[in-house]
Amino acid sequence: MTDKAEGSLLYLDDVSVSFDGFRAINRLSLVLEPGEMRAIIGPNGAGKTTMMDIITGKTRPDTGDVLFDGSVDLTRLDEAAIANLGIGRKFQKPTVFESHSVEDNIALALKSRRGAFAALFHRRSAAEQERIDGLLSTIRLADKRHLLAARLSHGQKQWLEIGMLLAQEPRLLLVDEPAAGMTDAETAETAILLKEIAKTQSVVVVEHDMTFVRALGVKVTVLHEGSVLAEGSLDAVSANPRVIEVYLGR
Ligand SMILES: Nc1ncnc2c1ncn2[C@@H]1O[C@H](COP(=O)(O)OP(=O)(O)OP(=O)(O)O)[C@@H](O)[C@H]1O
Repeated sequence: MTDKAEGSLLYLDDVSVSFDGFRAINRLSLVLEPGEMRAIIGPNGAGKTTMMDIITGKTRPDTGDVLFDGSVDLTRLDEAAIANLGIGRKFQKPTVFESHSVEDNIALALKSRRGAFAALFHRRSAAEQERIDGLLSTIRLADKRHLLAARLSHGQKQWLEIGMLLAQEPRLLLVDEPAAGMTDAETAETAILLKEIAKTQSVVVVEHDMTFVRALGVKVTVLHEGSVLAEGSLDAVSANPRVIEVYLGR
């Protein structure tokens, strides 16, 4: 372990993982500061998903350090323990409870020891209702609260799932291609939404949509063949000849 991780929220150093002899992640190092939002871009097969799998404990690295909060060794924890630490992950495909209302989806996701039945049928305290209302307004679905989740557009389902993750009060949110399949208007709104969220939570967003990444206006990490190819503002990495060659110029 290393002092360099001190003060960071997420610290990956010299991380490698191979599948059947193929190095999907190759000596990857990446540091996320508390309160930071970072965009991860890179060609297909660059290792973006595998990196998220390593952070969330789905995949164990062969070598390297993966530390949360400067000192918690994520390579020793299972997926449930990592989720409990406050690392939430949103996969590309929305997974909401389609046959429940928008509001009940949020209620189900709220931290509660009562279980699903109670979450839906017990009398909500004023504090719980206030929290639900706040989350619905954050995800732009306050006026859709009584609609069945099945009736939402694809983009709205993505927002609902983001709201369900926020209900669990994560410290770090990992978001995989949120803009995929969204309309232009939804994409623009999602960038604003994530920027709002990033005021209170750290966020890592994997995305291919450069208009969306530009709208986020955050530091960008370009992955290629399992390593960091470039890091900096979108303008800086876009002007990098290697990035143009392997990714943006194609
Ligand atoms: N469980 C696995 N077994 C074997 N190979 C794997 C496994 N997971 C990932 N890979 C390989 O590792 C490489 C990196 O894949 P990964 O899905 O992380 O890339 P990515 O950057 O997320 O790509 P995309 O943009 O297409 O989602 C790919 O060549 C992939 O085929």
